[in-house]
Amino acid sequence: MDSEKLFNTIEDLGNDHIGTASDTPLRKDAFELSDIEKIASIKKDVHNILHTLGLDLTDDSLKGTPTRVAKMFVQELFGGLHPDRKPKASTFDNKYKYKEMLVEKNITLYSTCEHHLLPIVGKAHIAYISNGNVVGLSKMNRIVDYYAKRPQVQERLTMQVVQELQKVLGTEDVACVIDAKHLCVNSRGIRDVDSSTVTSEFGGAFKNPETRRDFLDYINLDTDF
Ligand SMILES: Nc1nc2c(ncn2[C@@H]2O[C@H](COP(=O)(O)OP(=O)(O)OP(=O)(O)O)[C@@H](O)[C@H]2O)c(=O)[nH]1
Ligand SMILES: [Zn+2]
Repeated sequence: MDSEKLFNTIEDLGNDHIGTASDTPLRKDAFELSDIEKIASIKKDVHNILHTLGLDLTDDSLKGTPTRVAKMFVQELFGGLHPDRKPKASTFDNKYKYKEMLVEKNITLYSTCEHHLLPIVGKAHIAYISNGNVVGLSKMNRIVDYYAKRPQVQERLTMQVVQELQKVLGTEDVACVIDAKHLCVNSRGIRDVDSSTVTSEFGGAFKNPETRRDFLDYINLDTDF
């Protein structure tokens, strides 16, 4: 790793927890190229990989692949590296005076393992207890999706989701559990098709065993994907 070139996330990209293990490691010049410039550059790289593997890039089926992959990386799979794509999670008053935990479960998750660039597929489950602010339900799904669209390790993704919601909601009382399959484990290497990885982050009130138990009971974790 070229450590001189690596810096922690700029503030707007991730959250306010600069310099913690939950930051996506980015170079300081990460945003100097436009998306169009990134696509043009990655297109050449993908072309080179396929060419090196011996493929004929003039073949009808392959000729569009470098552009297709480059666009997919910049705009889709790794779109969450760009702070402009961070969802606007506006809050509103908890006028219902609902005081119990709210659980958004079975949030579909597609991410990419940063060690092998292979898919991570799973479910995220989020809970929070309002201290006066409420966030629209779909914003939780969108926050998961935003951080998932980066090269990731599951531990970091779990922490980033919790930290972002803590910031948006103005409370520590947020928890997230992620249960996901890593294709780098399932389809290559050890090739264990059945295993999945569970990670959790319990903030504030969720450090209390009873509150945590309630959350886990609600989501009734059962890997069936
Ligand atoms: N902690 C953590 N590890 C991960 C995650 N995704 C993949 N890994 C692991 O990262 C490791 C990568 O390290 P290496 O041992 O260098 O990779 P490898 O030689 O391809 O290892 P094998 O997968 O065992 O063949 C592997 O063991 C992966 O299973 C993740 O989200 N979190
Ligand atoms: Zn991997």
